[in-house]
Amino acid sequence: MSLTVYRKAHFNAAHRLYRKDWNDEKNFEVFGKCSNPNYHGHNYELEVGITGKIDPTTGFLIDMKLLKDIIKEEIEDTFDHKNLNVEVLEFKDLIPTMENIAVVIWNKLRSRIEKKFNITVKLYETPRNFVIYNGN
Ligand SMILES: Nc1nc2c(c(=O)[nH]1)N=C([C@H](O)[C@H](O)COP(=O)(O)OP(=O)(O)OP(=O)(O)O)CN2
Ligand SMILES: [Zn+2]
Repeated sequence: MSLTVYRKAHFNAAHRLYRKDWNDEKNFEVFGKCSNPNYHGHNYELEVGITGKIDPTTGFLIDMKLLKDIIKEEIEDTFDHKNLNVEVLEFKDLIPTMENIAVVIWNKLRSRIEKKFNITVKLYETPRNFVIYNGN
């Protein structure tokens, strides 16, 4: 019997969608207002799903306190109130779209969560724009 537990988190971050090898006009053409050279921010809402089996000894699939701590250490402490382009190493040469952010988040969580669990990352960049990534 397989189940999925979820933990919600959020972070505020600034970013700019642009390519360094394009000028401002070309970046505006492709990325629109999100290419603003002075950056802009979003209130990101994150949902992390962990899929696995219930441990009969504890009744836990995973200890939610452990999951909370991993999300705080790996995601919130790294992204919250940061400029993603400037302050987060992973986006030095990677455009911080919600798709790329979701993949970076998934990889960070994967490095901390036991391999017997599957991980799903659902990331809202705005109340109406979101992405789901499960490593496939
Ligand atoms: N495929 C992607 N497209 C876009 C991304 C992205 O990450 N992946 N990002 C952006 C912007 O950064 C932002 O998410 C969109 O901002 P905005 O247009 O303001 O979005 P809203 O949902 O608030 O727009 P409404 O007009 O209020 O619905 C753009 N594209
Ligand atoms: Zn944006």
